[in-house]
Amino acid sequence: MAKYRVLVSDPISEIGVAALESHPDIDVDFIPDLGSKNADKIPGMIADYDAWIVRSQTKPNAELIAKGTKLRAIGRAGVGVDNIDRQAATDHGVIVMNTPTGNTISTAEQAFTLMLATARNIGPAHAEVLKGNFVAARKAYQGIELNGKRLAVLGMGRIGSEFAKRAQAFNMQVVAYDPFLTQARADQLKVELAATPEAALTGADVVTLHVPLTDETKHILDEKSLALMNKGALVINCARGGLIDEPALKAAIESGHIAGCGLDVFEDEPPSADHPLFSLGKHVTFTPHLGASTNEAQENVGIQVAEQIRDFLTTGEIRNAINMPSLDAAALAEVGPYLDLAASLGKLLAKLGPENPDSLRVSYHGPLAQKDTALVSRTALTALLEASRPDGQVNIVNVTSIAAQMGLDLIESTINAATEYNELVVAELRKGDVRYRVAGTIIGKSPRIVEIDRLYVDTNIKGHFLIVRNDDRPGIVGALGTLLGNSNQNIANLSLARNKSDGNALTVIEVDAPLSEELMSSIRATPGVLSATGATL
Ligand SMILES: NC(=O)C1=CN([C@@H]2O[C@H](COP(=O)(O)OP(=O)(O)OC[C@H]3O[C@@H](n4cnc5c(N)ncnc54)[C@H](O)[C@@H]3O)[C@@H](O)[C@H]2O)C=CC1
Ligand SMILES: O=C(O)CCC(=O)C(=O)O
Repeated sequence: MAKYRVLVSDPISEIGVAALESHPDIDVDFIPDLGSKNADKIPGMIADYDAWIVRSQTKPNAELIAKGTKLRAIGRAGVGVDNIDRQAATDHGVIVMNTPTGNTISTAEQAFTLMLATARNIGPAHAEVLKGNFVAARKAYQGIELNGKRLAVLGMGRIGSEFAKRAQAFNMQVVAYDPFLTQARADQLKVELAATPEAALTGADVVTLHVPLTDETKHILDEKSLALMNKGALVINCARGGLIDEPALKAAIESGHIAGCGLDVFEDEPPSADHPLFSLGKHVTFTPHLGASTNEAQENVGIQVAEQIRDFLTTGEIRNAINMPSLDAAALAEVGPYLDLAASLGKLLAKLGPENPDSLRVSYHGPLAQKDTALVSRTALTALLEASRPDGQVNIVNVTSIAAQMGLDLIESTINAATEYNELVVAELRKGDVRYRVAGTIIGKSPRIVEIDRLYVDTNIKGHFLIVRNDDRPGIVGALGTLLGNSNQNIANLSLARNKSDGNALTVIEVDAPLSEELMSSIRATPGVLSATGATL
């Protein structure tokens, strides 16, 4: 049996499915109509899968995600992830990935087609021709020219920018609103930058929507905003139905203020045949959420999502994650060796640092400071929290929200000051005025712990360790060796450090097996031993 099982519950490209199936560690169940026709079966199945691939028909909600006890990733073959309960996924430690670039052009072309078709009544006129009403339809369906008209683009991301380029070729005057659109980018795209959605809509002849559906963008087009547009304007929506207050749009069309609409998406999908907008006669074009439905887009997103899920399961590479930092192959190669080191530093702090800390600061020195270290810090935090939680409860996806619930801040800092090491990771736990720090580096290819509580040591990052604070005087290391020997504990490595200011020393002994509580008690009772901790890293 393969190591990983993947459920694909919506139709995706066969080439994508094949990319998953060809991996020897992956078994795929491809059930294209599960999400649309048999969603009631998903609760009974989802616990068997490590990853889940969907389009928009399947709705991975909080209940399904909670039932997916093995689930580590949900891949969306497409852009919009509003069908996935992202918070529930994050809380359960499930990565959500999308494929942001695969359907951009197809969707921009669909939206543009809707604008042209709506302006020229293509849909209604076509239906009349089929009914034999050629002559009557010729009189009825006078169109609207786009040349020189003012187009408002709400959402100037990938699709919005592609739409704008095409509109410029039609000599439309483009004004765009997007909170992330800078003046420099607007100049580059040769569009007018609007400071607010209202400013973009005021005096517009056409609006096209290309924003994600969020609490903020829901009903971005409502009675008030539609009223800002020019009389006879057109509304195009190839993003999400919930962006438009549909009854308000209907009223605006019926009043004649808005001439019509071209919609690929609806607030409730599939809409029923008696949807109020369907009874409007002219300048209306409706398509059944076809924005990404081209051979090219489906191949792109199907292959992308399959490869992302495959690589995540088999190599840990994270691409296009929307609920945690991504780490592609190049970045993984750069920081990968530091992940194990960070895990050991986190575990060590869990043993040696203060309980219920206020913050974990992870600092990066040297060239490492210039790299994408977000996942290294998360790994240290995960290892720290794992120590006090049962297996699997905390992972790199949910760790920051769990830490926030505990009132524990994760702070990352980069430090340019030179150290004796080329690169150094310092992890410091703080509670009030109490601080405890450990540090590590990579020497050659070997990760090493090089500092415990500001004393220099040199140990492996994995193994069983005895960490002792003792008086700095002869005989103590010998006594420890005798106690270990009497318990049949073989010493693999020994590292000593002394703190000249307080006359204490630190002794770190790596042994071959975990240290029993009985042995630890004897060690703590040894004269000259100030504290002793056993740690398995
Ligand atoms: N009909 C269909 O089949 C398809 C629909 N879509 C929809 O299109 C949307 C856009 O897709 P992309 O352009 O690829 O995404 P994108 O992420 O490249 O662009 C979205 C843009 O919206 C902007 N934005 C966010 N909040 C905003 C607000 N309140 N006002 C104005 N702009 C805001 C963002 O800054 C971003 O630049 C997706 O979220 C998805 O819902 C995408 C693909 C296919
Ligand atoms: O899967 C689909 O065809 C819908 C695409 C879509 O809406 C998206 O990518 O956001």
